[in-house]
Amino acid sequence: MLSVIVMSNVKDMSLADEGIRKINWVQKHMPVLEHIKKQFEEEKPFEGITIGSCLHLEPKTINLGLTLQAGGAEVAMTGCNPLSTHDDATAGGAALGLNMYGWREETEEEYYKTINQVLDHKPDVIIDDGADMILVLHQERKELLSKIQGACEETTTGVHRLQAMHNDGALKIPLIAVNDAYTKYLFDNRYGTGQSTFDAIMGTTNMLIAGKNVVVAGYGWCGRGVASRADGLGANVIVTEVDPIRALEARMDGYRVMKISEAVKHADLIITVTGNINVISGDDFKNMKDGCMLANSGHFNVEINRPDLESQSTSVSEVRESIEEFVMKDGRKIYLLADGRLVNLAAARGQGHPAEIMDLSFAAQALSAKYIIENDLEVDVIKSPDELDYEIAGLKLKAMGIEIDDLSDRQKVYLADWQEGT
Ligand SMILES: NC(=O)c1ccc[n+]([C@@H]2O[C@H](COP(=O)([O-])OP(=O)(O)OC[C@H]3O[C@@H](n4cnc5c(N)ncnc54)[C@H](O)[C@@H]3O)[C@@H](O)[C@H]2O)c1
Ligand SMILES: N[C@@H](CCSC[C@H]1O[C@@H](n2cnc3c(=O)[nH]cnc32)[C@H](O)[C@@H]1O)C(=O)O
Repeated sequence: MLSVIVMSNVKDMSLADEGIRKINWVQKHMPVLEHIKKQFEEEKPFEGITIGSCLHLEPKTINLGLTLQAGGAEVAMTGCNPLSTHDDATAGGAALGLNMYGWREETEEEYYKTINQVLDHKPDVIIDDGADMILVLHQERKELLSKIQGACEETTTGVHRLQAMHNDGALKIPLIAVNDAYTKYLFDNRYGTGQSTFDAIMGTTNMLIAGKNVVVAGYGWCGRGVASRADGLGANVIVTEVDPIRALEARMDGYRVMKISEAVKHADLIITVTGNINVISGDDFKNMKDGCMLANSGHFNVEINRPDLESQSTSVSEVRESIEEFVMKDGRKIYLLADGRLVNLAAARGQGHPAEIMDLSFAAQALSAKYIIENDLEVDVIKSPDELDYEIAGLKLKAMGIEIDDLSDRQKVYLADWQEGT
């Protein structure tokens, strides 16, 4: 085991060898990031630069940290969810020279303490997931703002929060919305969330999906992935939406669409993926069938209103790892997975997205961080540049052994022309 002295605050360094084994495994399935790592080793774009991150800490994320380190960066990492950290991966990362902070099942106080410990490294670039670190930076650590060259945001809700902050004139640093890269949301949000949500739900419950009524709340990029995987597993899928266009799309994709107040009556399993608050609340719990399972794969733990559920129940107990049973006043039992936090990462069995998917998302993060260092960006919320997207997609296709056609000169002329008709 390589031993490097770093600042770290992890659960148990004796887990480092197991963590490194898992990091080695995902590296084999992240060819684009490995390619970028080699480029970074040669070019050293981050020499003298410190990068602080607030991302789900598991082996694939450590591999992003190692990629940035290969480019010469000092890297400090903490988790973006109190339940999603893998303690073997953080020990492995620390043994490999990354400054790691955080452990699974942090209290809220510990969660913010470890964010501050990363900020103590005085980063030049921040990579955030959900915007918690960027908020702490702006509210409590303003003295660090002038050193920051820019930040990257990983997820939809984080981008929404930061756009709202910018609209209020409160954002003080350039922000690349990595979530909005094609190679991120079209794959991570859709295929990643689709697969990893069911991976976690099935691993946690040992339940069959075929023949069940599965309600998917929200038909955005994540919802599409979750609905299509539920369909593939043989479920009867019901979609709920607030956006008429997306509701129409869900209907024409073959799913039943109805209000949540009606959908809860049919549901065996409900999965929220909206990024919104109180998507399931109040009377919704009264109308659920006995045995209904609730899981969230969207943002934070507010999509399912847990206090409302608690107030209608007579007892709550953990009946299996990451499954709480709420006994309702009329005797029905309702099950909440992973405390209503995003189930694919916060359930004890949650492994997050597949490595091949995070390969794309983290390639977008690594190249966006380099873009920040190489460009003098203005304070704004910026979509990650298209040329990075095309570079990543090209590298992924190459790694998959897939070739595509090039436009001929005649085709280029034709596409640029307005005079050629029938
Ligand atoms: N679990 C994961 O690993 C993972 C991955 C990516 C994104 N996310 C998170 O998942 C959430 C969804 O992301 P997305 O990219 O699909 O966003 P999106 O904006 O594409 O889709 C969200 C959809 O939810 C709908 N919606 C909002 N309020 C609703 C309500 N009350 N009832 C029903 N539908 C409602 C919106 O109309 C929209 O169509 C975000 O919070 C995002 O940060 C999680
Ligand atoms: N911090 C918030 C934000 C939502 S996380 C959603 C993001 O997690 C990311 N994600 C999903 N799976 C993995 C993984 O395995 N490793 C690291 N990040 C992941 C994914 O890119 C997505 O945009 C919260 O915990 O509720």
